[in-house]
Amino acid sequence: MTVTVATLGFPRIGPRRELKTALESYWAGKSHAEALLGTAAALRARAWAWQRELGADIIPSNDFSLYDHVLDTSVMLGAIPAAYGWRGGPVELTTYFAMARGGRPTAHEESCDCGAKHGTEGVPAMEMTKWFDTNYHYLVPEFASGQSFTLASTKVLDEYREAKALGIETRPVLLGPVSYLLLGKSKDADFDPLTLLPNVVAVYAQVLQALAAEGAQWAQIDEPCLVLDLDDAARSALHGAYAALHEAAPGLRLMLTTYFGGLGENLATALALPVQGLHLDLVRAPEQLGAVLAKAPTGLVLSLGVIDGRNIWRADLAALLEKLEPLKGREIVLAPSCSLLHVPLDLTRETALDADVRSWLSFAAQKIGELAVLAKALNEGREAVTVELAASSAAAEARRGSRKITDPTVQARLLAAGPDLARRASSFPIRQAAQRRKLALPLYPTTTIGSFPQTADVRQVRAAHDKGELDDVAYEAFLKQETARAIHWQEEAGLDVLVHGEFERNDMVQYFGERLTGFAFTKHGWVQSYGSRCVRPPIIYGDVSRPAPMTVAWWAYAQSLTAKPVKGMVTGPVTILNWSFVRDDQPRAATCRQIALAIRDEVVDLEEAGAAIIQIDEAALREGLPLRHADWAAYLAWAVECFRISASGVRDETQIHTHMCYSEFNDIMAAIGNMDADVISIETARSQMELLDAFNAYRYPAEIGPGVYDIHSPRVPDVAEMSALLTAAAAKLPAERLWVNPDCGLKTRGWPEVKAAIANLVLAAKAARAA
Ligand SMILES: CN1c2c(nc(N)[nH]c2=O)NC[C@@H]1CNc1ccc(C(=O)N[C@@H](CCC(=O)N[C@@H](CCC(=O)N[C@@H](CCC(=O)O)C(=O)O)C(=O)O)C(=O)O)cc1
Ligand SMILES: N[C@@H](CCS)C(=O)O
Ligand SMILES: [Zn+2]
Repeated sequence: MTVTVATLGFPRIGPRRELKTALESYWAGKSHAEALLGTAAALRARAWAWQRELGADIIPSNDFSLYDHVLDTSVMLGAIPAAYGWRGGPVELTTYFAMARGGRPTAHEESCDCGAKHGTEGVPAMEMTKWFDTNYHYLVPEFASGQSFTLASTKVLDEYREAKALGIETRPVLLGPVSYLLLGKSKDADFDPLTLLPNVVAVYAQVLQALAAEGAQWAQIDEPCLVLDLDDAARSALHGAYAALHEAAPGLRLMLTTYFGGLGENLATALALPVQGLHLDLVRAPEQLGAVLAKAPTGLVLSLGVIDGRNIWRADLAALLEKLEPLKGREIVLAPSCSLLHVPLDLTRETALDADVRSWLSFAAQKIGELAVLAKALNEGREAVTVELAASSAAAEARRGSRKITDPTVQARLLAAGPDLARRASSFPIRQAAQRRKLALPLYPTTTIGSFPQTADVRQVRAAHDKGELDDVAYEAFLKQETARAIHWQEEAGLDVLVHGEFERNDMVQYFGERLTGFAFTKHGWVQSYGSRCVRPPIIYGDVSRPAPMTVAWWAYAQSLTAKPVKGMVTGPVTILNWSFVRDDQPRAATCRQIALAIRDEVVDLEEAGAAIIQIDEAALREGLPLRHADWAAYLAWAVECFRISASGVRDETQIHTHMCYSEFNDIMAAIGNMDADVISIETARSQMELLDAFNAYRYPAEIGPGVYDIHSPRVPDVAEMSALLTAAAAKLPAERLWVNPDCGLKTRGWPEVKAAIANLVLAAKAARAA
């Protein structure tokens, strides 16, 4: 039986972030929809052809999206909230982007005086949240009881036909109906989204029938919910949904795709579904293969996710073959563990990387190549790929033995570290008294979260510096000018605790990684975070240490310009870890402890330089939670310990802030309390301070800055709105423990909005003090 190679999804943004450029140009009214759609079609064509050239036999379609594939699924199902004014028929691009980004006037509308009421202007975007435990964000489907669904987009079919017209037979990808519903939310309390399943499945049935009629042999149907803790209702929903889909399109074979973990106790459910193929993530859960082989019905095609779709390490192909060769004779497909959306596109462009490190890596394109080698070895024997296998083994061997990955000093320091390293000298009440004496801040102190707008100007100057077109002196002078402006403006605005603005940072993780040993960086290794926004996650390949202070000079410069306290600003160890590609040759906790020590050194240096307040951002601590509850305690134990290591080197009177911008804290309140920060700023503006109930219920002792300005929207909240939020907060917590701040950093906003919103925020704080 021939072993084939499949991909489950390919990066969408393009080798030169062509999609980002096209989207942002269209949004700015600088180009028409045709140009955007043309770029999108060219990117799809390139991706299909490229995957084929690289050796993929089964190539996905409908994995592309102009913004987000969960949003595309909502659009396919006509699940478009009433606010967006859709009245049936094809969904316009303006409606689609209004759902994604909030309603804005189009270029035409901005300049027109026709007096017509413009559809979505001013309507907020749909909620966005993290896609499982990745740094990709999806738009949360919004449901109401009794909601109806209708086939509102032919995208799946269109893209299947588009590929076919280019001579490429694809396997269309759909997010499965049960995962789709479980990823959504309803404003109605106690609403169960699975009650909508029959209506949703009816639309899926239409889509599958249409694909079958068009000639599709297979469809890939993603049910990542199968790797979560599911209750009986969800399992029974899966049975019902797939029975109905099989009945509707019996001729179309379904590859049920699971990823980001193992099936665990959901295995029996998955194996009982009337599907013809099952994809397993054998990188995160290699142990499940034995059970699946033992229990899978004959004839079920197994798709084995053996190449890591979530990380960038080159595989040891000979070692993988040891495991795969015994499966010869069974119908198997080899695939990455999940969609390649989460890794950069192509390593060959990274010519500036250290040659050794580069030889240990594999990006999306190289991963398909690795799968092709494995398939060839299984189909034709190892001798057919001797050279490739030897190169893979040599790289694995070189990485294991490399002196670049070990630093005995770091390892010795960690071994010597006792429990005191993760403990502040005194308890919170003693620290709080010392900090109050030192800082003498007013009631309801005002501050911001750290970054100010990363304007096109700032990015272009940095790009010029990176390319060598601007020397260090000129670049530093520019950054100083921006910082000074920000400090003077904050003083005028009347903020109590200032920030330097983070103008020198390309990204809150990348900036630190670039200054730590054991990290490598790509030039083009962009990974989509949401919509047109991308990040270049650092690669942690070796032991981590901090050769020199990373932020002290910028803090000191900012503080030299004002008598008000300027917060020292660092990214926390868990966030650096969770937003990087992490070495896979030691436990993540061990790598995180090394980063924690490096950040601790920075925090101590900031204190020594005179910083009275230091913020350690842990935006990604919550999202790093394992997908299964059973694994939470172990993760939280080391994650909290690492934060505490980074924060505990300072004196009582030095105030440690932390910031977390995702609001689902209810189930990890104990861990948040154990972080033992003096002040925490959190996202709450959109949930009307509901979150504070969880802090109260847990008896959280320290100070809290519940965000009163939702920075994810360009809208400027007025004083009354922020005052109402503060009043709501003060009804839940004593005023002496409240801070007044936005939800998150202001890097994605423009200066006019920021200035107007912060002026209102200061007025709201003053009104609260007076009250
Ligand atoms: C808080 N968030 C973050 C996450 N992950 C991170 N690693 N960092 C985060 O801040 N995850 C959760 C959220 C996600 N939110 C965002 C928000 C905004 C962005 C974003 O704006 N990304 C930028 C790229 C940022 C960056 O690396 N900038 C560099 C390079 C800038 C650049 O593109 N330069 C151009 C040339 C300059 C020009 O002409 O404009 C080039 O290199 O070609 C920098 O500023 O130096 C984006 O553009 O997408 C991401 C996640
Ligand atoms: N200090 C960072 C935190 C973002 S989560 C910022 O302000 O952008
Ligand atoms: Zn934030």
